[in-house]
Amino acid sequence: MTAPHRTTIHILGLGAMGTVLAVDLLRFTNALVVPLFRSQERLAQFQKANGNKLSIRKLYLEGSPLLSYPLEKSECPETFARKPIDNLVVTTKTYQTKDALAPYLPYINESTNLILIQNGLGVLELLKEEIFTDPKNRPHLFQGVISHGVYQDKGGIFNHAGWAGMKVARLPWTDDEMIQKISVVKDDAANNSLVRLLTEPKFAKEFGIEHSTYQEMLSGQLFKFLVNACINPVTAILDCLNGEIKDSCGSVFTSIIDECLQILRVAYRPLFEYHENFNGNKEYPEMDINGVLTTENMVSEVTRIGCDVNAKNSSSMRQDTLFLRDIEIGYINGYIVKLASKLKLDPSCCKVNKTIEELASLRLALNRSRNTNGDWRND
Ligand SMILES: NC(=O)C1=CN([C@@H]2O[C@H](COP(=O)(O)OP(=O)(O)OC[C@H]3O[C@@H](n4cnc5c(N)ncnc54)[C@H](OP(=O)(O)O)[C@@H]3O)[C@@H](O)[C@H]2O)C=CC1
Ligand SMILES: CC(C)(CO)C(=O)C(=O)O
Repeated sequence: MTAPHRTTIHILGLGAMGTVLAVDLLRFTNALVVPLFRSQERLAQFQKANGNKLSIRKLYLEGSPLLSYPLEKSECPETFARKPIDNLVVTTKTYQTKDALAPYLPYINESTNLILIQNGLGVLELLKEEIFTDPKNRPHLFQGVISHGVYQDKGGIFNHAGWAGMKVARLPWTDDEMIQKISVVKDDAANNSLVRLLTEPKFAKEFGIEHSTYQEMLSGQLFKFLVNACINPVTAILDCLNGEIKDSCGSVFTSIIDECLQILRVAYRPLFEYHENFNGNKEYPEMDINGVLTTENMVSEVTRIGCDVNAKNSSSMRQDTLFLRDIEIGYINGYIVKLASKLKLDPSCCKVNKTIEELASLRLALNRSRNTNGDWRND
């Protein structure tokens, strides 16, 4: 009798998102989950601090239990088995993607499934233009748009503060594959090992997986982008938890969202014109982009998801400014500024996002300066 097939899934970026995903894969599937650390030193630190266990506190469950699961294997570039990678999850910060992938590029080929689980936009362009430049040797690419909220506390524990699911879709390598038929989803659900793992019923239910066409995921990605363009920099700049600004954020969120939508409508035109071209065609899903991605609806949705569902969360950008790490602003509000320039739009059309980008960078610079020079307010 042959042993049942076991899917191996490597996780590059065992931070908040890598941990929340890995713990549920360990809880609800039989996959071999292998984190990839940046160095032997980081791997040893992890093993010393955690005894090879992966833990997360589920704040949204009764009694906030700390769930711990053993890892069978962890690797880093020095220990890596030098065999092709079947399934790779990238859960580093967006700006860390290129460096993190570099040691593993020889093991990523046209059979590898690579899923980006990151906020923001712009990494797809980076992969196309700077990393997988040879069209004949490109992995199958997927995106996970994740709305779970997780933060690491001062004791190093990851806290899963908000449960909100993850949308998954195959990413197109070229612009003419932007609108996918429903058959692409069915084919991946039946034949692609990564999609089959992520859509295993128990895991999919517990983690909140929705597998869809690219255009449906993109609509969710733009939705999530607007959540991040408001919540992340504003909570970082003000240094607050998400829920604290619930009753006073409407005006600034309106300015950010309105400006983002005007630019996204130009950059993602086929998506915003989907209704006229594809609705009613049975080979494609029905979508109501222009009913969802409006300023009014999005201000209300961003406030609901950011400040209600994730009320107790400290956004990932605020966490980065507190721990003095670089911030993802260039892939969020800064992406809007870059798009405006790429599309040769009048620079004044992105001035709100440019100012937000500058203020968030200033917050990080201030925290770094206080860490070095002391806090002048205490003098
Ligand atoms: N936290 C949240 O609530 C949410 C976050 N997101 C998004 O998910 C993505 C990941 O965020 P998050 O999990 O919070 O980030 P974290 O900073 O918690 O995790 C990033 C991880 O990547 C690791 N890493 C960085 N560089 C390398 C490298 N060269 N090789 C191996 N590992 C590396 C870091 O390890 P090291 O410690 O060694 O630097 C760290 O463990 C971001 O795009 C974020 O915006 C999306 C939804 C919610
Ligand atoms: C869901 C949200 C808005 C939670 O804070 C997030 O995506 C983040 O912190 O990056």
